[in-house]
Amino acid sequence: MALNPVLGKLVSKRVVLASASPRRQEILTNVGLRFEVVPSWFKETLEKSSFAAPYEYAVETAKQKALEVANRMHVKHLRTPDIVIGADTIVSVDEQILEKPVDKQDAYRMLSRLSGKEHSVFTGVAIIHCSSKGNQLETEITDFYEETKVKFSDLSEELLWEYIHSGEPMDKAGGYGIQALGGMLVEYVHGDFLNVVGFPLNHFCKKLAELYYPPPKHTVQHIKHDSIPSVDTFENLSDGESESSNFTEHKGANKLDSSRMCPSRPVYNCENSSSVRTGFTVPLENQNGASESAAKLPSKILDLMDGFKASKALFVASKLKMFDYLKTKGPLKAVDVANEVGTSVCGTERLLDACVALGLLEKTSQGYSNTDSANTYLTSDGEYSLHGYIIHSNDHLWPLFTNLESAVREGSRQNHRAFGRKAEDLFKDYYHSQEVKQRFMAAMHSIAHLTARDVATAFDLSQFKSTCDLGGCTGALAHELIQIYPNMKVTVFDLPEVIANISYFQPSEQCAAPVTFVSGDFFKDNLPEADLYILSRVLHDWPDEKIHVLLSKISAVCKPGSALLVAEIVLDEQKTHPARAVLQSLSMTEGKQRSGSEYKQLLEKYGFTDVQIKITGTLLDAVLCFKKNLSP
Ligand SMILES: Cc1cn([C@@H]2O[C@H](COP(=O)(O)OP(=O)(O)OP(=O)(O)O)[C@@H](O)[C@H]2O)c(=O)[nH]c1=O
Repeated sequence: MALNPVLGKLVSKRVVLASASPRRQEILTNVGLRFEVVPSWFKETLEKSSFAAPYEYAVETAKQKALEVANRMHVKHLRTPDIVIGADTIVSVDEQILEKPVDKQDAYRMLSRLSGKEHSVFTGVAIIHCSSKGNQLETEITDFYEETKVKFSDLSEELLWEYIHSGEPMDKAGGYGIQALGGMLVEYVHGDFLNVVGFPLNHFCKKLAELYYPPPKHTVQHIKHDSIPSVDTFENLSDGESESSNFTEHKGANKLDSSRMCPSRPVYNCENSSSVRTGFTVPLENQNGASESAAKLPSKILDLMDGFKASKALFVASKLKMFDYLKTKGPLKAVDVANEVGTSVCGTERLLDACVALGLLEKTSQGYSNTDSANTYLTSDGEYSLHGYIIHSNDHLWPLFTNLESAVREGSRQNHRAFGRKAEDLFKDYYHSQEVKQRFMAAMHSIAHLTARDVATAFDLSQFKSTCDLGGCTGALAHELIQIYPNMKVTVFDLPEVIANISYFQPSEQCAAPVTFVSGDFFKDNLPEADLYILSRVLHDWPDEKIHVLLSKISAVCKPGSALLVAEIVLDEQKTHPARAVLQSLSMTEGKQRSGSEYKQLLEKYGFTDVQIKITGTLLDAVLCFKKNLSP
């Protein structure tokens, strides 16, 4: 992809988006950026009158949001991110700053102000590079803002109230969402549309380009328009960690962006990159030798056609523990890997090359070695090892999905075809076979460990003194909760067969307080007492009758004011996104994935109120709700 060399600079870095805005998460996810979401707890209460211009307020708020997260992660989570991104969007009209409306009347006040007029939308962005020196957090801050002008039509009272009652205005600056119903109110937009939606992607990419590829003097050209370097420019940028591309060498950080005052600022461009493409070009060879026939190939479809080959290559390399060997002994030649693993040399070489093509391995004259991601995620002892889940995908999900056609025709699970046994009997295997049990637990542990931080920080849970993670398996989430909330008492409640096998998965380093493991069946047995119950990746697996039993029990044991945290992938209201949830449904378990409003409805049915939903933008979203106070 054209922008890869810029965003690619962030691939090996721990990037954190300090924002709860689902729009920001979507904009950045859509361009392939991998990041964690840690919403900021900074209260947007800076004194507006102390800023000379509205954009200064947005920039400062963005900076404070990002700094709060950087500090919290450094101190509380003992984990310093490499980069934290914060943003703040405001609407400015008649010298006034409008943020998110506090209620419908406030939304009415805002929207009637905007009616028939032009206003400005400013998004301030802060990019904070963090490092840890001794125990101190060091930061380098780059900030900028983008302005877009938007004009509204005259809005009738009726239209205004209809729009307000849709609920859309409430979590949006100025009380409207240009990307949805609010788009109907807009006569024109001058500037970056995504800036209005919440994140000025174009300016962000330019900033990254400036930070990571500062212009070598001899290639600086003055060009008329302030633009992102063309596709070819990016392709030609060296991706090596040259001195000049090292962020800390760049001295432009920490100042308000002066380029805002200078629309024709110099943009560096490589001399050979000014080719203009027309619609019907002969395929061009890019630097990697890949054929680029200018958007004419249905690349998404071609990728999907090949997707199964890529998955299987990853599964087999994982199953053969190639990433483990390469971590301890790499770089290795194909013949050495084949000897270690006991496979054919020609087959091994092809598989290793495929892994290089997929970006999982690197190949040099010394042989093959792991990428940083492979070390972290693919080795069986990696910090966030997904090895267990990959093996589960290969051994369990793959055979089920090869029978997808029958599943769709018959509308049922395909365990009998895939494994020659019915689902219920397979569940018995789970009880009897130590190997199957360990494999399943390793798979659950992989995902729970990887998602634990997102689930634990989706909401501020510091008010809860005791928490019970129902079906918490190996305690991955429980340990994370204790790291983040050291005063919390955390219990994991799971089946006796599970609890009997947890020792292998316990962290080696000592936690602030130990996790308590309690055996039991959450459908039948009494639940431990707690202020907060957690159901992480549980509800989507069970049919309605079972969910009824479980939620009734939790509701009965919850005291007023206690809470329930559900961690699941929350579908959009059309129930077609995110794709990974919709694809997971194809395995035809008796459970189902739900949208935000479905979770709200379900939880309210069992006496929970104040249902809050956090779309984290990562693997799991979170829903927090409280047991109703008894009426006086
Ligand atoms: C004008 C406009 C705004 N927004 C949203 O308004 C929120 C602004 O609030 P914020 O304080 O900048 O962000 P937040 O949502 O509170 O998240 P956080 O970064 O955690 O403070 C962001 O969501 C934006 O997308 C839209 O979705 N569409 C629009 O047309």
